[in-house]
Amino acid sequence: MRETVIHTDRLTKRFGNFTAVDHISFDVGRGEIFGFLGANGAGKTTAMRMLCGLSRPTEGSGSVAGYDIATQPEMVKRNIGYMSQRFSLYEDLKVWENLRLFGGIYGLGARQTATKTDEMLCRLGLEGERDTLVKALPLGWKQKLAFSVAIFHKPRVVFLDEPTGGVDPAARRRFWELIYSAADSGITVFVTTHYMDEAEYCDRVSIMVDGRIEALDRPAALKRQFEAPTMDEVFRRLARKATRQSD
Ligand SMILES: Nc1ncnc2c1ncn2[C@@H]1O[C@H](COP(=O)(O)OP(=O)(O)OP(=O)(O)O)[C@@H](O)[C@H]1O
Repeated sequence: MRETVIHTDRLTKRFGNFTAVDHISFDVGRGEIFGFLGANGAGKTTAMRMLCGLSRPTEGSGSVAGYDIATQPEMVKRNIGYMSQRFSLYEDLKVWENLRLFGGIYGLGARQTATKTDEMLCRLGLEGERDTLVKALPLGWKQKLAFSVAIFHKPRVVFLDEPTGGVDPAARRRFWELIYSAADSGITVFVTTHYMDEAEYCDRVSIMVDGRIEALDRPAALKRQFEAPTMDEVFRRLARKATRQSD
């Protein structure tokens, strides 16, 4: 049995008398790739914010990397990486300036940041783009760079909020090579996505409907359980039950 890195027990968030996340319980192991799916408004972002130590649970409990999300949020933040469409790289800085900035934020020294920058650009095939402004890079390259920055400090867990929005399946596939290699190195990957090809790539997938987890298993097991040929069909059958409107 692998070490548990994310644990939740009836984790709940209410805004007034509206329950955005409703008693969710699950465990994620070290090096596991865990897909966190749900229709718009299902409660994924709210749950992820609690797991990142950014929002206090109303009820229930959770731990990430061994730290309590309600009482030790600063320790949680120190042991995770985070990437989303909205927050990733500074567009008006050059590639190397972004890496220097994030190295500093993560507490790496100047020399270590310089060495890791060289290694990373080489691994991504971006050596020639060191002095390029991030805004001039193609979206797929930006996403790969943002992911590499999110794991720059070797966190125990990386949270990815729709990391590949707007790119084609081939670019998504290339992005996922980086996810696999991070997971192989022992980093736990917690990823939300609306792309069902990505759901197929996860070790396990949970599907949220109206704040609750309605299904959680390996993609192959979910397809058997719902007698559906694809994850797309599994998702549609569950999402059909949703009563909540998206924003
Ligand atoms: N601060 C808040 N105050 C009140 N309601 C909120 C707040 N944050 C989120 N909600 C509501 O909680 C529900 C869940 O929202 P959340 O953003 O977690 O969903 P999601 O699954 O991440 O959706 P999406 O895929 O669209 O990002 C929505 O109905 C949303 O309007």
